[in-house]
Amino acid sequence: MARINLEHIRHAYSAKAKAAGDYALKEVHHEWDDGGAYALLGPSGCGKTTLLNIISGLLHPSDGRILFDGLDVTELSTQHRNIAQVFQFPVVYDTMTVFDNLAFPLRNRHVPEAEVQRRVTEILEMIDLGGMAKRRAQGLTADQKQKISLGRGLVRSDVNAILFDEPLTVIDPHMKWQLRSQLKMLHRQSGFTMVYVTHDQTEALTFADKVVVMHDGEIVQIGTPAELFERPSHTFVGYFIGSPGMNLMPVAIDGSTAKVGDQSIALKGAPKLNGASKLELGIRPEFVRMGREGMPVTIAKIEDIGRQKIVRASFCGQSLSIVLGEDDDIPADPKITFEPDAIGIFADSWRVGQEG
Ligand SMILES: Nc1ncnc2c1ncn2[C@@H]1O[C@H](COP(=O)(O)OP(=O)(O)OP(=O)(O)O)[C@@H](O)[C@H]1O
Repeated sequence: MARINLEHIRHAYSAKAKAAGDYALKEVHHEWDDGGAYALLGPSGCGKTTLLNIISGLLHPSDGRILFDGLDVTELSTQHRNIAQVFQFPVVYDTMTVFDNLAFPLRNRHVPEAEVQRRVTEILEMIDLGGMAKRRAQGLTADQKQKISLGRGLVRSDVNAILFDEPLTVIDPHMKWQLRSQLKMLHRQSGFTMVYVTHDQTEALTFADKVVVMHDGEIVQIGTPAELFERPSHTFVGYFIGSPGMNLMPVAIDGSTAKVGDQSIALKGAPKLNGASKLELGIRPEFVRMGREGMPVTIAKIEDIGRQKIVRASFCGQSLSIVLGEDDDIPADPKITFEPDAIGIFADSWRVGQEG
């Protein structure tokens, strides 16, 4: 297991890159804890695989260094970085038994056979394939084969990190939740440093202690699921995390008052705007209160999603989503207020502080 330091890493696929926009990965400078479970989350093309490949050594960054436990591994090949990788599609030796598939990386490293038996048996139990140890991998379902790949990733006890690249893509939807929680448990039991790439927020939020949200080649926030929900640092995090995402609306700021259309909303303090050209107010649908007092809204649609209702409304000409409990009352002349602590002000897409 290792602590991972990404020191001023940047990557461009073209040697001629100059401007920030030429870089598939803009500057990344972070320390990831030994034993942490990190998810790289973001939409297609945001740079997740580029960053993962730099960590694994499949890609040499255009700039910067990568350190495992303080040791510079930038010039080392994947093999010499001592990491395990699980890819999107299962990599399984069909002619070998399930047991031998898992034993392969250990035997390859001349681990004593007694230790191989102990370790493989333990992992097979963890991934629920104990009963299939002697079966040949050929003919197994895609789910079972991917479990073998996961098991092979987890079987070595000496790896610096385990890297997962969208490992649940081929897994049947009903099995996904089961494997997701199993992986989380495996992380707790093993204490490995794990980096998990996904574009699925449920996968990221279930698996990770820390979610690394990427947008347009940049890490926009690293935080716990609660931090991303409660205090998104960037409008992209507000919009991407949560369902529905954060409401964002153009705002004018006058001291510690926010003005949306003809409505004035008191803030906790005066935001520091730093000469930004674009100002937005963000409020999550869960923190919009509805009642008979407050600012007027026009309701367009009410969606019943079981224990909650999503109200789609119009507020000062902006569309606004509101999440209510299934039994919450919707008055004939509905008014709204925003939970003061949950209001975020974003200047050129980044959250700014509100001085109290
Ligand atoms: N080998 C390559 N040559 C040139 N450009 C590339 C190459 N690989 C990726 N890119 C570009 O770099 C950017 C980041 O791609 P990357 O694959 O890292 O994103 P991603 O978030 O992993 O997306 P996905 O989920 O689709 O894999 C994209 O604009 C992509 O087109």
